[in-house]
Amino acid sequence: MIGRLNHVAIAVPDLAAAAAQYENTLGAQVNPPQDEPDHGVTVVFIELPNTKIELLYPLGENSPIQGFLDKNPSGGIHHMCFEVEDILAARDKLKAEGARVLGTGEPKIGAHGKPVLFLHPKDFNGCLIELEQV
Ligand SMILES: CC[C@H](C(=O)O)C(=O)SCCNC(=O)CCNC(=O)[C@H](O)C(C)(C)COP(=O)(O)OP(=O)(O)OC[C@H]1O[C@@H](n2cnc3c(N)ncnc32)[C@H](O)[C@@H]1OP(=O)(O)O
Ligand SMILES: [Co+2]
Repeated sequence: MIGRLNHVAIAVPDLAAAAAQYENTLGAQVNPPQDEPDHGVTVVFIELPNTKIELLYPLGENSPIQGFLDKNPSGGIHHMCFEVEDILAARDKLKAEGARVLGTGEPKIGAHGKPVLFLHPKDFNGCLIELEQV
């Protein structure tokens, strides 16, 4: 069911500093920040040859990553995103097997303009998983 690793997301306390570090210190191709108000984050995507890094910074009062940053003030790996061909079929299979799908259970449009869903970290060995339909 899950396919390619689309991105690994890192929540950061300083988005500009983290982006500059990937661009200047690590020599990566860094895209400009994009606000995602529907998700409560500002993101910066870093293109790698085999996947992407998604830098995350809270946007607005109710960001879902604020709690994570409060607990991890230096930042940390926040989630992994896997690609799926049919996000509704994936969701229904996962729910049937007892996994918790976060939010309303209906996909939202993510940063790449594709439907995304999130699975509770406690059901996947402490790893927050995002699914993106490609
Ligand atoms: C523009 C979209 C973009 C894209 O790629 O397209 C994105 O990726 S948007 C990314 C931001 N959106 C989300 O993360 C949505 C899904 N996340 C959530 O709903 C919450 O973050 C949630 C429910 C995972 C955690 O919320 P919160 O931290 O407020 O709840 P708790 O403090 O009760 O945490 C419960 C429990 O889980 C542990 N936790 C929290 N976040 C993570 C994490 N990222 N990875 C692993 N574990 C996590 C937290 O420590 C608590 O554990 P406990 O042992 O009970 O302390
Ligand atoms: Co993501």
